[in-house]
Amino acid sequence: MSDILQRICETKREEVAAAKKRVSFADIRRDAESRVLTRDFEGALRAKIAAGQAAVIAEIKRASPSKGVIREDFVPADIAQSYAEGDGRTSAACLSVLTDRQYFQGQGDYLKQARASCALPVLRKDFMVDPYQIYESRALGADCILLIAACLDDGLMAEMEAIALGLDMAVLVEVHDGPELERALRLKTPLVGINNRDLRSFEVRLETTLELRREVPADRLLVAESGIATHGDVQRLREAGVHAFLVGEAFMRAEEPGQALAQLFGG
Ligand SMILES: O=P(O)(O)OC[C@@H](O)[C@@H](O)c1c[nH]c2ccccc12
Repeated sequence: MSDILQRICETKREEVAAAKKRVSFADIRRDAESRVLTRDFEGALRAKIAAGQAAVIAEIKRASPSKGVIREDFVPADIAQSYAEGDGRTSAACLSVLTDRQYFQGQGDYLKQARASCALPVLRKDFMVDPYQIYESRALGADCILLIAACLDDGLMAEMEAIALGLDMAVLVEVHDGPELERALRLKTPLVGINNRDLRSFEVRLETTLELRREVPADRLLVAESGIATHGDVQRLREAGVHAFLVGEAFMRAEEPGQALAQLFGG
């Protein structure tokens, strides 16, 4: 595991230990299990693809460890609405909301605010290291969770997936290389994200997706993640048969994030 990822996961384990003292495991589980319907995350992606459009998971993030603050004017509800509307023709399929405080200046409330202001399914973007967080995600209203293969061993990854699926949430499993992909393909979830960003160097290479995609079976839904910013990037990926994208920074730097989405993926 890379140094930064190791540091993030250690911080996360401390945070979870503290959270468990505020709200017990039994209580968070009861809260999660009392929630009503989730929104269909996978279905929203597939519907866009079936219509011949790009399936865009549009991210809401204020800051990142490599870039610092990305967006000053940060109102999650407004950004969510902007993504949901696009330019009227081209809009997001789903949202991704950063909830990590320490490294991304996120919080759980941002997810609640974003989800309440539109009808899109929402991914909770955070570092999952403990089953407690899966229940917590459902209690926050998440429709999908992220499992980063590099943070988890096989046993814990499968256990957390089972809890998420049991709570009617979708699971996006994230990989960055061949061995991680092989492990991810042993899970049940069809949603496989390939992160173009190397968490050791923060270097972004679209080739990561272009190379690894050949090893993703046709029954999985591949999501290209990170560093997608230009028409050329989108074109290269679409020509290679990639139809789902997770984009953050390129939209966060635009005054109107939804317009930036429509410009990057529309037409
Ligand atoms: O802002 P970008 O380069 O468009 O990337 C978005 C998303 O892929 C990135 O935020 C991300 C991918 N995997 C993560 C895991 C944790 C936190 C953040 C991420």
